[in-house]
Amino acid sequence: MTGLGTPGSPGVLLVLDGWGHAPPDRGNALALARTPFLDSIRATCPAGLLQASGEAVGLLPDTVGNSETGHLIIGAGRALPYDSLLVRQHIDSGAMRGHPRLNEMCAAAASADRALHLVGLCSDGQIHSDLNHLGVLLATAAAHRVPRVWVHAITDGRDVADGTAARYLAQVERLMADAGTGRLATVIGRGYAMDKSGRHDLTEAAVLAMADGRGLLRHRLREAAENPERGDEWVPPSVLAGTGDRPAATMADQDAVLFFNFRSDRVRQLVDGLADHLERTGRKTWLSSLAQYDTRAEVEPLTRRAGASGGLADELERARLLSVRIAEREKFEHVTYYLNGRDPRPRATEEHVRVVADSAPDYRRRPQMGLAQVVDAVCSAATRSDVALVVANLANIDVVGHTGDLGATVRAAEHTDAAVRRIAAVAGEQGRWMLAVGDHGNAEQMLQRGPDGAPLPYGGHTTNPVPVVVTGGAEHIAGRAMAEGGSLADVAPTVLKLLGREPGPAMEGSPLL
Ligand SMILES: O=C(O)[C@@H](CO)OP(=O)(O)O
Ligand SMILES: [Mn+2]
Ligand SMILES: [Mn+2]
Repeated sequence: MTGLGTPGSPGVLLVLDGWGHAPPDRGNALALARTPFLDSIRATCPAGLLQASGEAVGLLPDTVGNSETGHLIIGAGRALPYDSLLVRQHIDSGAMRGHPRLNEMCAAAASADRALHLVGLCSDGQIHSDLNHLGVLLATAAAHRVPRVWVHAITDGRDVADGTAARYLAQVERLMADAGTGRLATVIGRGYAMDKSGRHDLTEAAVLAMADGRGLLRHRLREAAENPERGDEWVPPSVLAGTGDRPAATMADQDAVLFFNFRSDRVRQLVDGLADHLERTGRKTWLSSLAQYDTRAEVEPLTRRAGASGGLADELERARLLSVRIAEREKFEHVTYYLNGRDPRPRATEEHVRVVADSAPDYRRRPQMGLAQVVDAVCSAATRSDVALVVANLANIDVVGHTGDLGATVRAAEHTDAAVRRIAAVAGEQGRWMLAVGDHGNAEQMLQRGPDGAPLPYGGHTTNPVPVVVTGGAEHIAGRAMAEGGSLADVAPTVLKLLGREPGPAMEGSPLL
């Protein structure tokens, strides 16, 4: 890239996905792993812990962090109210119950004797959805006497402990009983309904179950979630049996469909797939969602997302500083789209490198994933004098952490330690500083107490703080202590300062050094 501004001092920003901090214990994969390099830099270089969950990053209090929020806030340099918080505020203020679009959909369904379909992840994991948001939707439908209200329940096992799906379905049934309306139409694992890896065959299976009732017919649908063979995440698409062994519910022309996940990335394939299928089969339906989606299909959101401009991407563009963004496919959107504040606009000051590991790995057997390719790409960008900032996400710790397999996650952490060592060495040779930070916790807590107090495997996120550490760069940094009590909102101001720039005017975080 020619004509770009010369950086104050170039650097590398590494997001170690799922890298949280907790005291050593038998469920802390990061403490059990041999990570001599990460241990040494955290002991000898400016280092600290940052808040990456709850209100500090724009989430509801005591809510675990997540990759979207983590990268949004790292990029924005300020806490932004996340979609889950905006939906909760809308419900608590009464605005959701009185929402014109929600009432219009319900009134239309009632007057035309049509059905309302409520589709979403049924747990209280608060990363993609919150089951408790269903209550106001059911109450509004009941108030309008919508003749048929169907709930298409997606089972979790990833944001919450596995083996809990039946418990959450019982909660759905209580919500429907309280509202006096609603019946379960389908029960489908999130592995099918919320795939985002391009496995359209999985999406299709979910679409056909929800739209056409094609799936495992069950007279008692909750059974589908009781001890599923492959866990809650992989409950096979199951549909409620009606009379004569036909499905009780299908989606008909003029029905209304409302998606209650507030996070877009894992419902995008489902929504677009369903919209295409309904259109192809001549069914015109109302499509709406609790929060704004990034879908191809026109889906009317009941709440709009907060703006996130003025972040790191805008400041780098303003200073004409080139950044190279690198990640495996699982986290590529995070170091580009989310870090840029959900702004898809291509920029001359950015190059994007999407690494696709050579096979669809069973992460437990390949805890290193495509790390070697990511490290190669980071090191090659770091040797370029026109690159002010290399930004990379090392996905292993989180992606393998989600398997709930402690041993595999220990190995993922050890691979990540070696990767960071190599990147820091090349950065040092090139006179670059390196800032490594987690985006939320995961691997530091791989066990969770079950209802009977016994430890259960847990692959979800945590509310723990995340480590941050800076190596190399100008002498004055090496000896500096890092400010205490920071959050992810302080990362962008710190990066800009290390690059020799002031924090952006829209940023509310402050440099940690
Ligand atoms: O996999 C996902 O979609 C979520 C967990 O549900 O994790 P992350 O926020 O790290 O993407
Ligand atoms: Mn993450
Ligand atoms: Mn995750």
